[in-house]
Amino acid sequence: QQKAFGVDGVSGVRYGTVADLLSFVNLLSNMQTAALQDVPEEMGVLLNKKDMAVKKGRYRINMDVLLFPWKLTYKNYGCGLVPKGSFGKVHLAQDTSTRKRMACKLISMENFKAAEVEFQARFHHENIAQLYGALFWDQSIHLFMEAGEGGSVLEKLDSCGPMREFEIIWVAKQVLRGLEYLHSNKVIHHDIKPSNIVLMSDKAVLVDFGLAVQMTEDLYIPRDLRGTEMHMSPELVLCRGHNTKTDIYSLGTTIIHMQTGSPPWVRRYPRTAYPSYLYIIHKQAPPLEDIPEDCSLAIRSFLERALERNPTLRSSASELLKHEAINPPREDQ
Ligand SMILES: Nc1nnc(-c2c[nH]c3ncc(-c4c[nH]c5ccccc45)cc23)o1
Repeated sequence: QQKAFGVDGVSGVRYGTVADLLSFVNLLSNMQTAALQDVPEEMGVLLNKKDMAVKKGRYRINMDVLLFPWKLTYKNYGCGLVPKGSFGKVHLAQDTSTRKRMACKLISMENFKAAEVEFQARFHHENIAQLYGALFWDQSIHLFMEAGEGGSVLEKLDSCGPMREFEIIWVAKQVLRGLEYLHSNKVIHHDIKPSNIVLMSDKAVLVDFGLAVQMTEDLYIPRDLRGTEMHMSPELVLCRGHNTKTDIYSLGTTIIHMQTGSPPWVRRYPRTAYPSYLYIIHKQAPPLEDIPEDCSLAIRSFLERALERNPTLRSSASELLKHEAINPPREDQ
């Protein structure tokens, strides 16, 4: 194997460009599992020279970089938390030379899709978790990324309950900026929800591009149902083709989740009685009834625009960034 990898110039870990990283992950995803058995040492391409110290072509897991469960300040998980993404566990990682703290997502080869890396490698925005590098070791892909050490919005909701309106506005604004950027590149994230929004001291970023697609036409005809049921739009559930507006609907349901601590529908249709919500989402009007009474008129109007049933009439990320709810007049003005 070593020779085979050496022939393809993939042996060891090296710094490279986005193009090098993409060819590495494509080579990897095309390799037979057999060829990836007892690989003698880590292989990979790192983009982040500044924070990741490769030594003599090595970047050894638990030597040059340590992996830990996350320790959250506001929640004592006891042995630490290892949250699950759509296709992998996410650890805190720390480079032993530079001390840089990162997120490291471990994805098994059968769950690995080169497309997930492609989106995070090719698209750069402050509200999208930056990809620092990809490495193959011990039968898993290790994706090193920008770390949201404040945890995800879901952990915050589970620990601290419903969020206050100014916090919700702050998160919604960051998510809208990330979506405006993705949608301007015709990329649909497909899984906007509280667990895929992670918090840092000064911003919130979108994570988990495992379900993302880039549209080649104005309509994306799905082969499968992508996303998380509670946050799916009616047009996505119908499976007759959808576009980037589906992410806007999911932001709407995510805001209801942040306001109440629960996703829409579940309080009126308990999970015990409803194994699936697809029919409800298809048949019922958008879940405006799940908006709490004490919701401000501005946020309510924002949600009516984001949850509009007809995707053509539904507001875009750019339009919602101009909405008064996201730009509240400062009290002292
Ligand atoms: N599915 C997925 N794909 N990429 C990521 C990801 C990139 N950077 C990150 N930073 C933090 C967290 C995170 C999630 N829950 C947490 C709870 C406590 C602490 C941190 C977290 C996740 C990520 O997640």
